[in-house]
Amino acid sequence: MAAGSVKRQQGGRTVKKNILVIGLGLIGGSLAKALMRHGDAVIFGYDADALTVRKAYKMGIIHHAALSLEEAAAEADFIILATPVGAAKKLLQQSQYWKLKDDVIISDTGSTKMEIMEAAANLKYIFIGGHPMAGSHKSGVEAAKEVLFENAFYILTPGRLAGDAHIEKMKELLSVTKAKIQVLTAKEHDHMTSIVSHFPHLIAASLVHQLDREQEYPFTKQLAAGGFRDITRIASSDPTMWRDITTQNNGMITAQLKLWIEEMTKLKNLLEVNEEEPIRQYFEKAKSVRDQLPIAGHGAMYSIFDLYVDIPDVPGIISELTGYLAEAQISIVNLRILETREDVFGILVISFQTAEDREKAKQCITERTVYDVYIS
Ligand SMILES: NC(=O)C1=CN([C@@H]2O[C@H](COP(=O)(O)OP(=O)(O)OC[C@H]3O[C@@H](n4cnc5c(N)ncnc54)[C@H](O)[C@@H]3O)[C@@H](O)[C@H]2O)C=CC1
Ligand SMILES: O=C(O)C(=O)Cc1ccc(O)cc1
Repeated sequence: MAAGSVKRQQGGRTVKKNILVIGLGLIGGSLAKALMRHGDAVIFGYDADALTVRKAYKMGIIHHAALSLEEAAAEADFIILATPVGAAKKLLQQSQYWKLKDDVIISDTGSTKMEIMEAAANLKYIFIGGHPMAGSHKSGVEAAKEVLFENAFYILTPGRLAGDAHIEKMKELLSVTKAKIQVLTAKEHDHMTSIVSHFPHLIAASLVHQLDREQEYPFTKQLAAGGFRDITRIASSDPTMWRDITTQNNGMITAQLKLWIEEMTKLKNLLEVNEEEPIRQYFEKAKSVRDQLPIAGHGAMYSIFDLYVDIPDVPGIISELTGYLAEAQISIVNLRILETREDVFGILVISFQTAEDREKAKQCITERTVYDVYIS
């Protein structure tokens, strides 16, 4: 499985592009898997963790395991850094000393863009920052999914040397992900993601800390169901990844924290006065803004398509349903049970990457079971 030589164009034959993915976790692995669909790409994978590279090769996510980073980089037409953003910055600094093809395009998948673009600013190569706006709280190559980026936004932040033709090349490469490509400046990106992704992560983590502080009734944790679990799911994400995001986009996130403190002060005043109508209006406004957000698949940042199934509380029910879906070759992104009282039916929420998969699953479950199936 050593890095092999790659076919190049000879007398009008198809050019195979060498793509080097550095960091083969959830995002790098998913990207490599999707890029495998690209008929003209040969995927090389590298990871600081040798076991991860071996797994990626065995899983068929990459064509070749790059044993030497610099050698694989020297042969690459595209290099994609999919490591945590702290490591990506260091790799960009190191890459100044690598001998690369003159027309190589370097990109990344990091959740932050301003510091990454700064680290790439002095490179003599084309750099186009990237951020696929889809993922999960899981990490590692085992969680990689070919369809992870379908219908999600994929932000590109072109560097100083990147012209329209380079951006088009990058878009062409990424077209296999079926993501919606959007070009932004790094500042626009970091501002927007601080609001809809980075700061919400801190809120989720802080809610979990608040629960952990509860001493009086230890049973409280057992009651942490439905809403609490939904709102704090992302607190289960990789701490190193979020450390790096928080330190790199620190200014924007701190600005959001200040606004949050203002919002909480407003809320505190509202609660101290404790009048019914202003409190109702506070929830009314939030509901109206939330209900008008673009729906998944039509402009939302993360496209997850949920299907609800009313199931009885009997052993084996979940494996029965997932078995039907597996037989029909429908991929599931996530499964959870909306916790209800033990004596009533539960609601199984099955998440899919695409609306088509959800529709197929709805038909499959309706045909094969007597359970009620509905969307939202
Ligand atoms: N997890 C998510 O939902 C999303 C993450 N991102 C961004 O994508 C990047 C990767 O995230 P994940 O795939 O979730 O992380 P991950 O933890 O699943 O994978 C990261 C991989 O990078 C490897 N790595 C770390 N340092 C390295 C180095 N110096 N050289 C080579 N390999 C190295 C690790 O061994 C690991 O296999 C991060 O920058 C993150 O901010 C972007 C969108 C969504
Ligand atoms: O799991 C979720 O809902 C996420 O928010 C995943 C995620 C994490 C980091 C990103 O930069 C983009 C998406």
